[in-house]
Amino acid sequence: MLYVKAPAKINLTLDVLYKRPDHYHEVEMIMTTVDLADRIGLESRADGLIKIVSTDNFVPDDQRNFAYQAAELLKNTYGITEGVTITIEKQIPIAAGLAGGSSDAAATLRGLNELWELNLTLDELAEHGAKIGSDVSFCVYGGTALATGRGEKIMELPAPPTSWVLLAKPKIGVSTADVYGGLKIDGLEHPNTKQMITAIENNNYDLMCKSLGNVLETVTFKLHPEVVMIKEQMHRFGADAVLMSGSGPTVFGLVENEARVSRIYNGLRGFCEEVYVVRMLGERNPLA
Ligand SMILES: C[C@](O)(CO)[C@H](O)COP(=O)(O)OP(=O)(O)OC[C@H]1O[C@@H](n2ccc(N)nc2=O)[C@H](O)[C@@H]1O
Ligand SMILES: Nc1ncnc2c1ncn2[C@@H]1O[C@H](COP(=O)(O)OP(=O)(O)OP(=O)(O)O)[C@@H](O)[C@H]1O
Repeated sequence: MLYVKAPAKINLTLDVLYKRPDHYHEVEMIMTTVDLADRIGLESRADGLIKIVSTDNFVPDDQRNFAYQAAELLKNTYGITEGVTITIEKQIPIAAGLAGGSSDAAATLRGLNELWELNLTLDELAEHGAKIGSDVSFCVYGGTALATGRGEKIMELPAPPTSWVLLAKPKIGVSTADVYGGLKIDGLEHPNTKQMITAIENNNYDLMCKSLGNVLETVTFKLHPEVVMIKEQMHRFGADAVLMSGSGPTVFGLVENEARVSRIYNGLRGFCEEVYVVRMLGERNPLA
């Protein structure tokens, strides 16, 4: 069995520029991976089938699974006759804004590249990833990047200033399509993406905190007021800066002072079941 890590991502910035004729939105966002990860196991099978086995009953076990789609894509493109059993040990909450499904697909692409000896580069795997979902290309590389286009054009950035990251996931799932669908672009307060890049390049923690921004908050906050409440609580308990990740509902807080992390964690656990303390990974994913 070949094991591959599939880390979650958070969006340090998420800006939408305009709606495109293909119904996607042109975005500009800075993403980074954190050390909350699913574990993907890949085992070759002689019958040519793709099978999904998961520890989580909410993970689809058929074509709807992004990891299945990744395996099918490589199998069809490169005429692979053998099959694969994909085991998904789920740690990343589902429909949370943390790109769990996208990262599973990306890890499957990286792992099958090894298992099926395809010798594809990360760039080639990322190109395949974009056919599965907008976040999959970024997840193939991991690390930190500026993503443009519909999210599939990736420009690598250095690791952000180190800090603790608290993730709090309210007990609701959010549909990314619904959130983009509800977005009113006129009058949006856009995050300063350039300033965030400067903060990262100069390892400036305070400027990174000041530059966080996500235009999708406007939509998700209206749909789910509990997300606003969690954001306020995280501020109140002492996080340096707080933002919703992706289309939500997960909220993350940046905390520089280690002594403060457990205080915020314990405070949040009082009214939110799913709270995680993680670090940004900084580094890009190994090929597999
Ligand atoms: C919110 C983010 O997670 C931020 O990283 C991404 O922008 C969404 O990435 P994703 O979940 O991989 O999205 P996809 O699976 O490609 O698309 C789901 C749906 O979201 C909407 N969508 C997605 C990406 C984009 N740039 N514009 C969109 O309008 C579309 O309605 C699309 O049908
Ligand atoms: N491997 C997978 N793990 C989890 N969900 C999956 C997977 N494959 C497909 N899905 C489907 O994808 C949907 C979105 O789940 P996912 O956890 O990827 O959302 P997300 O973290 O909000 O993604 P993003 O941040 O990329 O928008 C779920 O409703 C689920 O049915």
